[in-house]
Amino acid sequence: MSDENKVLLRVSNLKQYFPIGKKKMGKPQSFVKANDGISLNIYEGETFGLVGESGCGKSTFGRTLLQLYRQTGGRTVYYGRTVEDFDLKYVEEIFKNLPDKKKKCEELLGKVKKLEADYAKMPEGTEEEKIAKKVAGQHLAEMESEADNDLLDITALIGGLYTLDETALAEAGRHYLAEYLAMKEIRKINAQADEFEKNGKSAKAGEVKKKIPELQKKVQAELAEIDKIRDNCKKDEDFEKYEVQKDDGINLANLTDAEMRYLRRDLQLIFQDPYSSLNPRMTVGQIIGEGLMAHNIFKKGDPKMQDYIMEIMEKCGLASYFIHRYPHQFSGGQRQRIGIARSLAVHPKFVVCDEAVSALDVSIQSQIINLLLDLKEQNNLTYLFISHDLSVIKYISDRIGVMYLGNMMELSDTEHLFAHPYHPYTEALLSAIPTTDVDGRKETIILEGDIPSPINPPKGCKFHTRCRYCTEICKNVTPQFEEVEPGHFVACHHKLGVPEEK
Ligand SMILES: Nc1ncnc2c1ncn2[C@@H]1O[C@H](COP(=O)(O)OP(=O)(O)OP(=O)(O)O)[C@@H](O)[C@H]1O
Repeated sequence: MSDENKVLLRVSNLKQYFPIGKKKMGKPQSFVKANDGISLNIYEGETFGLVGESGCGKSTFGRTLLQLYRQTGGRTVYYGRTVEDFDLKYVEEIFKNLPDKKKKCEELLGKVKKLEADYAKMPEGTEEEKIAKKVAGQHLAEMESEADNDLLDITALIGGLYTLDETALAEAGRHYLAEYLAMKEIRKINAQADEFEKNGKSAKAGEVKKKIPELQKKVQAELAEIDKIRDNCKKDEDFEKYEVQKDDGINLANLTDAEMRYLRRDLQLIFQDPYSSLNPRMTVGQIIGEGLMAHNIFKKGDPKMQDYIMEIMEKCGLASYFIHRYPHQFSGGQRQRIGIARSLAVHPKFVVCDEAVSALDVSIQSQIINLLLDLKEQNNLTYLFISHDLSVIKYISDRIGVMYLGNMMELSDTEHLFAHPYHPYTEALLSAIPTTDVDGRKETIILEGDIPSPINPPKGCKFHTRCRYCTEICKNVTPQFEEVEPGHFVACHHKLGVPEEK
């Protein structure tokens, strides 16, 4: 996937820490670090495969992206809609408190700068000093990334205006807020008018819409003021640096539960176990209809809903006359089709398929995979496909991410990952795929020991306790997730087949 492809989700430094154990002085004692700083882009129209052993954090990542678990840290920016399409509380908050927000951000960045200076002075003569410096560098990078996240939330909205002084920034904030509130009013009126139209009250709809032109004028006037301010501060040498960060994506991590519920229509999940996720007391029609009503696609009792449900069922390979049957009357494969129909009925843009075929027989697996691929083509979908089964992942994915103990170890397009794995963990996973090719058979690499606990993960590279290439640096320093070839990322000190720096 090249950069020309449109990014649908930009994930930076995503963390999901689950608190466990008794609280001490009001703070949880320890955390399961299920996702520990994951950064990646998911491009529109691709199938991104996520693979790794059980417990490495794949499901957590899928659910956190969808904010079914609210993320502990980092940003998840969604580009399927824009900040202008919605009333978003976090956007309003930033506009209301621009000078304050900038001040906090600058304080944090100041601390990072100071640490940077200390870091630069650290000696690195001996082997121990080198390692100590690398560890300090990591702490610094961590803080930098936190500070950048806060900064990006602001500059994504106001770009180069970030360079303004306190008074001017407060002034700009007032214009932004006024524009935002006028837009909010317009969206409210449009929603009311739609409701009237739906109920056949066109005259009433026309009546409420009369207020819109006045509000649009207000929006234009406020935007003109903002443009004037922007023109004035273009001379600032840092203007461009922040202006390029302007971005209309929505940071899902900042949304309220209600806002997220609204966006849920775009961002769906297909579960691992189709049986437990289907309510046994509801018919297929009711199961699919529930989501349609929850997202206001149909009103209860709308006669058109049944036709629509039957159409979706047929598309998902279920005879439409099954509409009144209950989940227990279906086979495993058919139940998975119901789960798929339920998710796709609301026209999502992005679907997380979490072990969607793992519970099925191999012959049924391929039918369901092919159904998912057909539906993706027809509906312009993007998938995050989670599986511990590399042969399934290889078949379905355009790109693959390999996870280990909460971190991304390697990421590349599918062909390249299989042709040239750089990470010893990927190498071991690939070597364990069953093959019928007797002559070309490679040695299976047995990973010694169990996966360490994510509560107390190993220092340095998390894989070092099971890695056959492990050296001293691996035990102390977390390797950076680096791009070794265009689009091929890996986090390892001893990348396979790459000559090492001395
Ligand atoms: N709600 C939770 N509270 C506490 N710990 C959790 C929670 N959910 C997951 N975990 C822990 O987080 C880690 C990652 O779990 P996750 O289910 O994401 O892994 P996985 O790779 O999807 O594994 P599997 O394939 O077995 O589902 C595990 O150690 C798990 O025990």
